[in-house]
Amino acid sequence: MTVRVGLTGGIASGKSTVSAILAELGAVVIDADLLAREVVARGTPGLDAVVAELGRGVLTPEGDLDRPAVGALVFADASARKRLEAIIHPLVHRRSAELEAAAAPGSVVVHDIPLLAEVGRAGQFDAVVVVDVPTEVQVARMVGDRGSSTEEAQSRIAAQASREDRLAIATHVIDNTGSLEDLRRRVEEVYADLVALA
Ligand SMILES: CC(C)(COP(=O)(O)OP(=O)(O)OC[C@H]1O[C@@H](n2cnc3c(N)ncnc32)[C@H](O)[C@@H]1O)[C@@H](O)C(=O)NCCC(=O)NCCS
Ligand SMILES: Nc1ncnc2c1ncn2[C@@H]1O[C@H](COP(=O)(O)OP(=O)(O)OP(=O)(O)O)[C@@H](O)[C@H]1O
Repeated sequence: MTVRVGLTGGIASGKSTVSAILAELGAVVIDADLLAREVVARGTPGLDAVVAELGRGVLTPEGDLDRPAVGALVFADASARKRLEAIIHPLVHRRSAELEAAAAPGSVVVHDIPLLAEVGRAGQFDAVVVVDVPTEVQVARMVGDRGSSTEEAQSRIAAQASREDRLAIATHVIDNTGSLEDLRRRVEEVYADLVALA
């Protein structure tokens, strides 16, 4: 049986780092952020729909989605964010279902979904893994590792579910306040549990 796992966590909590370790251990990882880029790549119907909704101002001169400009717009305006999500989320959902259907039987399929708590889909998974850090650590990693401003970091965090809301859907919690070595050890433990669900 395929084991279906939802993986979530706040921005810069360490989801991609956890996904990379899980992939090394043998999981099939489906990354919603990556799919959310693919479905609005240049020339796609998804990008046409975003332009129809938010205007041509969301395009770079080359015709790509201007991600920094759209980020500045939607993390300051919840209604624009909902309209963007209403276009992108169904396209991501469809594509992730196709990728899951292509996974070998018996695989541990991990869906890395930043907004899993927000969209209320936790019940569809056999296990939900939440990568957990306090807000101060999220801000420090966004500012220190990615060059975001504190304001940008806080506006994205404010657009997401609370730490408590995410912990409420978890079957497995990965505390990522320690070192990368600590993280790897904990991910190995969790992966052993997930494999045992097969
Ligand atoms: C606004 C956009 C263009 C900004 O692009 P940018 O390259 O700066 O960020 P990226 O896509 O790499 O996302 C980084 C992180 O931002 C956070 N984030 C992204 N979208 C959202 C959202 N709608 N609400 C809350 N947080 C979000 C997530 O933690 C995500 O991991 C982009 O995030 C987007 O298209 N968002 C809407 C689609 C969406 O909801 N994606 C989330 C997963 S499906
Ligand atoms: N235990 C750790 N110690 C120090 N730095 C870490 C640790 N875990 C992750 N990081 C760093 O924190 C940053 C955020 O991690 P990562 O990209 O995995 O988070 P994410 O949850 O996938 O982010 P996003 O929500 O933007 O997709 C990265 O620069 C990563 O290298």
